[in-house]
Amino acid sequence: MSTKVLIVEDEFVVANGLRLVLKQAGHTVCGIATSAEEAEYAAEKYKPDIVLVDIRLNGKRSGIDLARKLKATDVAFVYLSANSSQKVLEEAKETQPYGFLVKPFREKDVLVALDIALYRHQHNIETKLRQEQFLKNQLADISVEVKDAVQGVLKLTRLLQPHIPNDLIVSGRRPAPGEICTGFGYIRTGTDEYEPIGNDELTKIAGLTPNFFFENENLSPEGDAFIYNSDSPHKNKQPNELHRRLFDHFKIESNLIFPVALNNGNLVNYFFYSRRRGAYTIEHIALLNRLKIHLKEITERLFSGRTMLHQNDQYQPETEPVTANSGFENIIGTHRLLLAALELVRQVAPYNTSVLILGESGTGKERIAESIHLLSGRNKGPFIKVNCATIPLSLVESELFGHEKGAFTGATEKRMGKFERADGGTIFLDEIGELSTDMQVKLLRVLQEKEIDYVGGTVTKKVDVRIVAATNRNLEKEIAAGNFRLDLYYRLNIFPITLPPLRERKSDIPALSLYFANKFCREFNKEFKGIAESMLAEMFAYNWPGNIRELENVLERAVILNDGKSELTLKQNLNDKVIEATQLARLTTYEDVKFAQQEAEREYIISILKKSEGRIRGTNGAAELLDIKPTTLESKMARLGIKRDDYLSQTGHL
Ligand SMILES: Nc1ncnc2c1ncn2[C@@H]1O[C@H](COP(=O)(O)OP(=O)(O)OP(=O)(O)O)[C@@H](O)[C@H]1O
Repeated sequence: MSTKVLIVEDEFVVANGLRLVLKQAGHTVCGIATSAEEAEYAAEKYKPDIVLVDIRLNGKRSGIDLARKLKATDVAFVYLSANSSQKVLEEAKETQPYGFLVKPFREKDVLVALDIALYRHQHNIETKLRQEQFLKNQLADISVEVKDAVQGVLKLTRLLQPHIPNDLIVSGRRPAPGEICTGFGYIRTGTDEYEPIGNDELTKIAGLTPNFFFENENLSPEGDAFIYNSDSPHKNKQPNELHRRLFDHFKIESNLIFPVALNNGNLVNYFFYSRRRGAYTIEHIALLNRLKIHLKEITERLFSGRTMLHQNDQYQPETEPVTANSGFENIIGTHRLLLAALELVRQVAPYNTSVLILGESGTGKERIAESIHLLSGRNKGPFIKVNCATIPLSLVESELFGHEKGAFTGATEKRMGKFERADGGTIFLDEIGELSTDMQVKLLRVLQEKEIDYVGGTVTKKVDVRIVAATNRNLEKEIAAGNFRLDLYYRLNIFPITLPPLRERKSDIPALSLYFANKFCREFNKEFKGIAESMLAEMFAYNWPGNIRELENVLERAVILNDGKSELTLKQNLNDKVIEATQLARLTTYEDVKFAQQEAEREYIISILKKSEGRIRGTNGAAELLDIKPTTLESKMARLGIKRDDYLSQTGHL
């Protein structure tokens, strides 16, 4: 399909090179702009399908400024960059581009990036439409079922959170002259946890006198929706006194105000506050405008007539706890990058859409996959995990799809594959980047046809399985290198969720450390006396290449080597984690021995896997040699972090 491309690049040679590559591939270059201003004009005039934007541009405005504009009008863009600094790249990433092309470009990379960007953009639009419809249906449900404003605003808050992220939401009816202003809302205290905050608390927090609301009629602005960002103060509209104080108290950086006019002439304002700079954009206002009919219906019910909140209304705890069963119970952390990923999980979970979880090793991809399953309508069905890196290549097909008796040597009986086991539930394909290209073709067929073929069989079986895949590889690079199929990538990458590495969410280190410390103290039956400041400080300074799994291991060691009478301290140098022989010699308690055993067990299993040439199942497979069930061996391997690479390099021919 020919695509209309706008190139925004001030170096003529680069721009012309791109133009030739694109033309040869059958695309139409609708213009070459050399500044942000020219690009805006050309985008408006030619309506390109995609814009290739150089990050550094001639003129006052950079490519990133232009990208923000393109994003607000839903135009797909890919960055072109040379040697940009980390800071610039971080800033560029915030605009959520559909791709990055680093100069000098290879022709193949340009075309693959373009293809992927267009596909993602199209899917984004479809997903957004579906989500919006879903949201409208849920809002309609609230307006029918909700009985009082306190409960109603909580439901509304939860529903809107994925779409208009906020740390504090306040709703308030604009008072008539001389009337009191009633405001109340919810402050977010966890992933899906909120605490109510009423008029009294709001005044107390803001350090205001109770009469403040009487004396200041103009607390709730009248008129249009309005965005305030701390880094781009609006010249005409400054936040009023109450807002300024709330900003200070809650460390708020952005605020969005959305008014809803009621039939009786009253005006109710919804105030969204975020601790993130520039959290709100005109896209949020556009969404609220599209939802306005539904919001008005709910607001009519909540803020007029009998359900209206009065000055003396007290917050009555809900009969259902405020912390709902969120599906994220075992996910620790409140960093905004993690919360953003969890919001995506919540959005996609109800659909059958395939999800691709991206992130470095140990960032929690498996946990996220479990949450998707738990939050979906399939949660009564099975959740089957497959680690594509630990299954010997020769057995991948039968592991996934099953085999008939006698299909190959060692197939002594018919065996069901993981896909069939996952029927009615979810299959989690971890390390999908490790699948051979042959297997990728077979997986594609399951995705497209929803049916499987047993190895050695003739009958095709229908399966109803949702696929969640994960990888720590850069699949786009793998595609360009010919290792991963573009069509499979398209199918899997319908809804990508990227998990941040621990070094980018260090504020979660204390909470995670406490969680693991408590867990291991319980497990080893030791008393928990806290974590030493020095240990926390070192953990903050460290880069965490192994992410949360590595943090978990560090805490396990600290607990094992702790006497149960003092604070946990680091028992290793984080930059050199190999335990010295002298340290091992000091392991004298039962737990110390257990720890040493674990290390030994890992080594032993790896040696057996080498002996079985990587085979887990069947005659002379590692499970048989160890005299344990293959599934037990697989879970041991996962627990001990044994990957195919650990025994592959030695056996050579696997
Ligand atoms: N947010 C979290 N809160 C608590 N524990 C977590 C969190 N994220 C991950 N963990 C724990 O960290 C360890 C690693 O997580 P997980 O196995 O899900 O990572 P992964 O990204 O799938 O790793 P790999 O790429 O190596 O398969 C697990 O023990 C998991 O329970």
